[in-house]
Amino acid sequence: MGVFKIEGGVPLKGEITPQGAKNEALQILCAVLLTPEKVIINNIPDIIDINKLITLLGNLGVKIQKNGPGSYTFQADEVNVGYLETEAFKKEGGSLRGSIMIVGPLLARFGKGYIPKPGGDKIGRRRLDTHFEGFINLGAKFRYNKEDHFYGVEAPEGLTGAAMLLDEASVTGTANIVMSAVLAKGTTTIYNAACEPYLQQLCKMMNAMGAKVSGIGSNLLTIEGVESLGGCTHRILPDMIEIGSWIGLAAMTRSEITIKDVSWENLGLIPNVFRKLGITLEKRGDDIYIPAHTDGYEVKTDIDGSILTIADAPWPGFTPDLLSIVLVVATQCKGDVLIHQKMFESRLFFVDKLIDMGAKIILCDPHRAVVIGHDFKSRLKATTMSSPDIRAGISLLIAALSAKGTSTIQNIEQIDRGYERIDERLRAIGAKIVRA
Ligand SMILES: CC(=O)N[C@H]1[C@@H](OP(=O)(O)OP(=O)(O)OC[C@H]2O[C@@H](n3ccc(=O)[nH]c3=O)[C@H](O)[C@@H]2O)O[C@H](CO)[C@@H](O)[C@@H]1O
Ligand SMILES: C=C(OP(=O)(O)O)C(=O)O
Repeated sequence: MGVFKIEGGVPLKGEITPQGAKNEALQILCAVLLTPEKVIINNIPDIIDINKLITLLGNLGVKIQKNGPGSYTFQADEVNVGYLETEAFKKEGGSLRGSIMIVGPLLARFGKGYIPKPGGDKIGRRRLDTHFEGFINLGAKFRYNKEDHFYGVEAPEGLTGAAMLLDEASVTGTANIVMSAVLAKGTTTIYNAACEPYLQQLCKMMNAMGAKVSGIGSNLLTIEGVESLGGCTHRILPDMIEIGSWIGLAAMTRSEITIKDVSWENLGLIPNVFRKLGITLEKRGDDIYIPAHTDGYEVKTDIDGSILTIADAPWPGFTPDLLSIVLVVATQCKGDVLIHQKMFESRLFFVDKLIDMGAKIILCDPHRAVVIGHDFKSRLKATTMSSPDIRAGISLLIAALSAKGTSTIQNIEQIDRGYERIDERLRAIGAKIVRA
């Protein structure tokens, strides 16, 4: 397993361009299974999770052509559905979270979809009930093999549109159900649908392929089923979680950084949450300019003076994927912040490492942590740590870049899962980081 060695405390300077969004790319790549025609996708990030999904599509018989950096053409005209029942698939399909979203398109187009229990971060309970209840509502038969955790849905006669109210606004669950409903007979309505930009992009892409999805961006999607879909060209948005990570990095290392082409209109509450922490962000065209915070950053309390709380919520609420980053940034703010991670049970335990580095954090329970900011009066100390999940990993990396001395981060595969050539890109703005 690889490690990063980081010499912290060096201010960075320059421009950084965000990669394409991991979580959007996972949905979009699964959608290529909906048509036998060619689909061109641009701005695909070169990261472990995405490359694994592309390999899986290839093993399913999808023809794949690389057109250039981040650009691929896919053609699913000779899909080998039999691959789903092989031992190789049981291993491969379970190695990432996003693979669950091949089920909806396969079910819609070929009448069956199988998947082993998917991987992804171990950040608490990650149920799949919403996905399968959705398929059952559309007329699919469900089976689950408890011994090898293998899920299956079948609908040899095809799917029929239905009205449904999701038990929770699951991101991948909504994507999976919409991808199956676009080829169902009749109309489907999905209420309590997730509506992240990832999903908005997926629905726009499917409409470009000939689907009829309306209500995009809201929590009520209406889908009129069509007979078949055609090809299209789609461009993936910049990764809003990576953008948030760069904002956090700039503030903690007191660096002057410009984040290029961020697609401001798709960032939702993200800029505001960082502003509440006292971070200055300037909108320059479609870039974010962050000046060097040489005098630190001071948190804004609520109107009545109570402690600032930053909590996650389904979109358009604040994404849970940025809370670990907000938490690390809060360790150097002037003031106190309560971080409330409502969705996941095991995403805050990494604070132990920050406490070892000298941060003042009280973990109240698995969901809540109070952070008492140092206002740069005391710097974090370098240490050796292991990355437990993708976002804790980048948060520890940010902490190491701001700390005094040389830190080591182990298990960096977790970071590489979602951040493209992170060491190279950091070195380009002056960071002292090596991969060993
Ligand atoms: C590949 C991918 O796209 N992964 C993202 C996706 O995962 P994923 O689609 O797996 O996550 P879900 O949206 O299904 O749910 C995430 C967690 O939040 C809980 N939950 C969800 C909705 C809700 O209204 N209330 C609630 O408590 C669920 O029970 C679960 O524990 O969405 C998560 C939530 O934004 C992100 O952290 C993941 O990065
Ligand atoms: C939790 C995440 O990813 P996954 O759902 O793939 O585990 C994430 O991107 O923060």
